[in-house]
Parts: sequence; C-alpha cells; structure tokens
Amino acid sequence: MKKIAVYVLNGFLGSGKTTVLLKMIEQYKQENKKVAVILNELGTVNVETHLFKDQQLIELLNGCICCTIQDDLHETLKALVVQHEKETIDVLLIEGTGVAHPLEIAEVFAFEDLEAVFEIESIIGIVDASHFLDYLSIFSSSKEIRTLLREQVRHSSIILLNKIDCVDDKQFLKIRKKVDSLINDRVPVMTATYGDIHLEEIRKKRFGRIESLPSTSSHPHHHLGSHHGTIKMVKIEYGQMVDKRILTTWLNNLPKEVIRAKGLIQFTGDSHLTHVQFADKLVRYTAMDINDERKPMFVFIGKDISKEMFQDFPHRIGV
Ligand SMILES: Nc1nc2c(ncn2[C@@H]2O[C@H](COP(=O)(O)OP(=O)(O)OP(=O)(O)O)[C@@H](O)[C@H]2O)c(=O)[nH]1
Repeated sequence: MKKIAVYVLNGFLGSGKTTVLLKMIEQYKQENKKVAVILNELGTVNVETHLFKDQQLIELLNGCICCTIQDDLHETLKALVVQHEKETIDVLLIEGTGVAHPLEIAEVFAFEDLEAVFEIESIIGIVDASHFLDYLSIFSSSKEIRTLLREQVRHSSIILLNKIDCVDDKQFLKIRKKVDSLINDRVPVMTATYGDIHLEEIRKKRFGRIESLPSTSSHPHHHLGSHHGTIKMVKIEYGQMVDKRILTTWLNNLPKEVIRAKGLIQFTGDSHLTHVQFADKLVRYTAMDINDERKPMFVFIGKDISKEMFQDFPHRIGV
C-alpha cells in the first residue's frame, strides 16, 4: 500500500499557515490527488471552516495536538488509516495551532501502527517576515513566546518566509540572517507572499523520512511542558450588528497581550457576514457568502488573556 505523504504546517499565530494550506490544497486538487486535512485550533471553535468548501476537513479543537490532545491526533490518524484502506489518500496536510511545537506533532507518527502508513515529507515552518524580529525582541514578547518562535524555526525541515510583500530588502536580509542562525544549512529557506509556493519546489526540498528531520533524534519523546501554557483563547458570541468603523478602532486598540483575533461579524446594513482577521497588528475584512448562516463570533488569542478583558466587547462596538 502506498504511504500517505504528510506535510506539517507550523508557524506562529497569524504567520500564514491557513493561507499556505489553501494554496497547497488547490494545487493538489489540480493534480487530482486525494487530500485529507487536519486542522487544529486552541479553542472550541474554528472560525474559518468556510474557507474549506468541498474539502475533507478534520477539526481537532480545544487543545494542541502537540501536547494536550496528542491522543486525539493519534486516534484521528488511526481512522485515516482505515479510510486509506478503502480509498487511497495521497496527502495529509496538518495545520498546527500557532503555538504548536512541530516535533511533538511529528513524534505521534513514530508509533508503529502509523509509521507503516504515513511518511512525513516535511515540516514546513512558516515565518511571518513582517513580525518575526519584532516578536523575538525582548521589548515586545515574553520569554515563553521568544523560545517558542525559535523552537518552531529550529525544528522545521523547510522554512517558508511568508509576507515578503511587507518587508524591504534591508529588513529581509536581517530576518534571513536571524533565521539562518537558528537552522542548519541542510534546511532550505523559501520565500512567499500570501503563501504562493509551488508544490514542485516543496517536493524537491523535502527531507523524506522522519528520522532525518533536523534534531528529531535528539528529542526522543521529550515534552517541552509549558512551552505555550499561558497562551489562551477566548471566544465571544455576538448577536448584534456592528459598526465597521468602531470595530476597526476597537481592534486597533486591543491590549498588546492580544496577538491574534479572528471572527465572523455582521456589519450594519449588510445581509452577509464578514470574516474579520486581526494578525500582525493589522485588521483585514473579507465579505462572506450570503448563504453562510453561522452565528457571529469572535476569538482572541494571546498571552494570559481572560474573558473578563473582553466583557465590554458588545457594548463598545454594538450600534
Ligand atoms: N500582507 C500579507 N498578508 C498575508 C500574507 N499571508 C497571509 N496574510 C494574511 O495574514 C492573516 C493571517 O493569515 P493566516 O493564513 O490566517 O495565518 P495563520 O498562521 O493560519 O493564523 P492562525 O489562525 O493564528 O494560526 C490573514 O489575514 C492573511 O490574509 C502575506 O504574504 N502578505
């Protein structure tokens, strides 16, 4: 039986994992490949299911598959093995949470029952070129986040510097130098804007067997414990229409502990929902299909955040 090729997409919050994932799915579809996707979210909800129309999507929610719900990943993979026996799955794409440790995802594949069926082709470490250096600065981030960022880069087998459109040549060289200092020279570094990578390039640069992934052998079943213990997700459900200008101002003034936010919102006067993204300190809106009838909601991800911090959310932006 042909093995299922596995790609783990890893990278910090908002770095562009979903963007890259969608580009990869699109290309595999053009090649008529059967793709399975596992998407992991820290919280109880995935705001972005509408982006995966006509795609088998397995959502693992409410924890990190690299630690707290690693068993769920194992069970999901076992179910995929059963599915693979009936209809061949060519590729499995796994998107970790923005705070996942890549090796702890990869180590699940070392179980004997899975090793025979899956082959990790690459751990793609997606780096947000627009904010990587900022996040690594002691003035902007906690030690915990800085350590996690370095670990995510160190344990990737391909680095993808995304959001290249947001940096000039000088900044790019600085980021490249920093990334190079964290990886060994066997690890290829690619660049992308909105995840515009070509599968052919990714395939050429793959590492192949899990044993040869950087540092895997020096990390045998060793958990990093609290590497993202204080990163929390808070969900807010919101029934009213929202004024766009007020929401934008509110998001732009969120406390710095909030690293990422995403949501579905109905703006005043609209009959459709809008997908709201707050990443790398920028707010982006995308109008959604009028037939999407999900309830408006918002999730916030950040260090030591709590629901109380957002208690006045509806009063502030409701009209
Ligand atoms: N300017 C710019 N924006 C980008 C690029 N790639 C992604 N984005 C935007 O950055 C935001 C975050 O991208 P996602 O793909 O959702 O990031 P993610 O890593 O999946 O985020 P998490 O859900 O936090 O894990 C979205 O609004 C994207 O449209 C890029 O190359 N350039």
